[in-house]
Amino acid sequence: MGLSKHYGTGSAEVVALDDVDFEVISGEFTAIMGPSGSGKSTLMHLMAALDSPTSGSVFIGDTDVASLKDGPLTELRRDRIGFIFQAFNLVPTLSAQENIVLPLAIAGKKVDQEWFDRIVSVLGLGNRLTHKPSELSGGQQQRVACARALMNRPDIVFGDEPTGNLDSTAAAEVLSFLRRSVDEFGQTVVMVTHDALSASYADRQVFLSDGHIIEELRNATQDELLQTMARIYPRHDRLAEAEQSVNGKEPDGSASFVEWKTDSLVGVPSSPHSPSDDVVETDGDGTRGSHPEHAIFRDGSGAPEETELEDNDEFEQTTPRRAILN
Ligand SMILES: Nc1ncnc2c1ncn2[C@@H]1O[C@H](COP(=O)(O)OP(=O)(O)OP(=O)(O)O)[C@@H](O)[C@H]1O
Repeated sequence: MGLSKHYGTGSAEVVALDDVDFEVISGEFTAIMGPSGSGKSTLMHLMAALDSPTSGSVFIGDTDVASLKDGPLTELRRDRIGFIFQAFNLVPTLSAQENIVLPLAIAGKKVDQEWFDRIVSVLGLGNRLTHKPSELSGGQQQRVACARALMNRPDIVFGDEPTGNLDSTAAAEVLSFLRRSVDEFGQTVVMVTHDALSASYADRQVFLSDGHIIEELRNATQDELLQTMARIYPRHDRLAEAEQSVNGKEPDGSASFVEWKTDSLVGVPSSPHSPSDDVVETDGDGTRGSHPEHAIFRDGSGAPEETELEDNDEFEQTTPRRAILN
């Protein structure tokens, strides 16, 4: 049974998603791509149990989201799903540390100090913990949001354009962390993005158009993604070229489609070392998938370029795995 979402009725009806079957594979980093209005946010909101479908089912693990009443649904969102938003969404009056442990505090759960220390260390936040969000850079704020999303060890982390408000260096740090959380902690990440470079960090890239999944790639480089986008979204590509021409800019290879709007979310598995089975299914048939093996360089390439974050002796910032081969 496919997943559909309609907004409005009659002549005002909009079909945001049309009979989509989509399965997130546990322990993978999935990027959802598509032009503005293609249904990315709708799909993510349905998968994250933030909205309900017009038809079809959403399963998180074995749980049919539609079967849950308000209380258990709130618990599911709190305990099994992590979010990273484009606008960080930190509580301004709380310190970085208080923001990171907030989901646990709300749930009345004890902080796993070892896990907290590990995440903080990996994210290079050790000497920023007492700072309020206003005293942090955008990149640092988003790293706090990443730590907050991971503290609960949720089944899945959804990222809604998590790098949309960041410069390229801070964006690379966040994307490298998401990559590492998948490779090292076995976590599951789903990220909405319009940006080919960001999507090249993912294992799998899924393309939406007019409420349908129209293409899917695995381990695509930035160039492969840009070529695919130009092929499957020719109208948007022409618009991008026209805008570059008006602005007098040459394509620099880092471009996404310039007219695309950026928005998004992110998620993580229940155990950092033993990801659960496929965490989200939208076809409602209860099918569960495989656990792919993860290595940082499955293509056998050499080590990535690395830089260290400030105050961080552990975090590795990697370039996209395949992009560096080009
Ligand atoms: N609450 C709503 N009411 C009516 N129509 C909506 C609503 N939310 C989304 N839509 C419509 O559904 C379609 C898909 O929207 P959606 O936000 O999922 O696209 P998107 O790919 O995430 O776009 P963007 O990149 O601009 O955020 C669009 O045509 C949009 O106008």
